[in-house]
Amino acid sequence: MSQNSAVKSPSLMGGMMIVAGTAIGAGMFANPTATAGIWYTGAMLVMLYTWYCMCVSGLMIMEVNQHYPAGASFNTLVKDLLGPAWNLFNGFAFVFVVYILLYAYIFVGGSVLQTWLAQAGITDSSVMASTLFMLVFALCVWWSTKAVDRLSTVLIVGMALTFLSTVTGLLSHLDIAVLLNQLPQAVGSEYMPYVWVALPVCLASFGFHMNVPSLMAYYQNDTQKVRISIIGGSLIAFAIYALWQTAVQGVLPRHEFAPVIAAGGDVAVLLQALSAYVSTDGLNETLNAFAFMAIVSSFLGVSLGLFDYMADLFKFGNSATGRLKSAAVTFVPPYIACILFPTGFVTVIGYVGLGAAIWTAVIPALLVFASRRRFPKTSANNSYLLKGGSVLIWFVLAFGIINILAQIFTQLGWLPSFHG
Ligand SMILES: N[C@@H](Cc1ccccc1)C(=O)O
Repeated sequence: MSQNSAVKSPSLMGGMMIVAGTAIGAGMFANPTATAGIWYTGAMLVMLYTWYCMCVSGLMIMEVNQHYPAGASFNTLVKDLLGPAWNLFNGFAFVFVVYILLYAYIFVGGSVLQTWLAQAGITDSSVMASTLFMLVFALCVWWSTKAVDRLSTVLIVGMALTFLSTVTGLLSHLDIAVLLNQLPQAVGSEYMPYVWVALPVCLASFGFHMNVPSLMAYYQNDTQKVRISIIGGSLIAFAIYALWQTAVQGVLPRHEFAPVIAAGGDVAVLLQALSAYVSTDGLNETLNAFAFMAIVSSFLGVSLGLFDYMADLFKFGNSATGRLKSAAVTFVPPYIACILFPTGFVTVIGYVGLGAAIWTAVIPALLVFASRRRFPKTSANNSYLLKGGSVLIWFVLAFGIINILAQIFTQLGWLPSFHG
């Protein structure tokens, strides 16, 4: 048995790709706009802080997970260690985040698709484009996990190619004065007050935590492999965001973000603003293609998670009709919300940050407190112990609470927001 699983043990690359693939998505397109206020240096510091806390909280979930049989879900851990009330709260926060993400993906995917459909002279309707986007990719999820798997592989290859060509293209237009905000318009700029708006959006972009229990199942509770997947995968995301941030904020001056912010951070508007600064048409096309593939790959990954969650919650079964019911509860609510309330993208990602802060930071910290009490150091299956003691746990807990408050206070209008 052990020999068999050793032979079949999935590669480390696979685990890192799962983490990076989930993390890299809509959040990435919201980051440059959400960090326009603090601008480049501030953005890099916020990203570093967020990456660190999110990576550590992923490791916390893993530390807790090792005390349970491989395959134990997030639900199992929360219910067993924190009780049914926390479990309900956690489930609610999870569904909330995934619904809002799907809403954002349909919104952004639809708007990129709309550009193409309009160019092809087919239609200019945003409702048609969003509907088409939702139907095609929801069909893949309904069809089978295998279909999603195949399509995801194609998308990752496509994303790598288009990302490299776009970023190198954009970086060739890089202007250090723009990057450091030293243009004449920037005189007297303030940065610090805008840090709060940036935090939850950045948190959302580093979310991957529903993957940790799946990775523990995948690697049969091998904490060393899961640890490398979490650290490596989140570092890949960090590297890609840093490049993207440099490419966007090094080309599009800070004051030029005004129309993008006014449009709620709409990705199509951001791409349009960028295209005014880069002369080649081809670049604009590859950028659109990259954005589209990144959105589709996250749409597939995230909706598969919710699809399985709903199937399990409502006991829908795996027949074609059972899957149709699961698909309906997964896709119809965010789709309808998207058609009825097509609002600001960055605000929506801020709400993802708010909900995700609960189960990617606060709950992992509480779980690890509880699990260290329940499973003392001497127990046999305690192979992994995150260093840093309670100080680190409090640090991550504070990170989660700061993010939650930042989003609530921003929405209440108590914190300054940058308008360009
Ligand atoms: N990081 C994902 C969103 C996400 C948030 C929270 C958990 C999982 C995924 C994105 O940017 O699209």
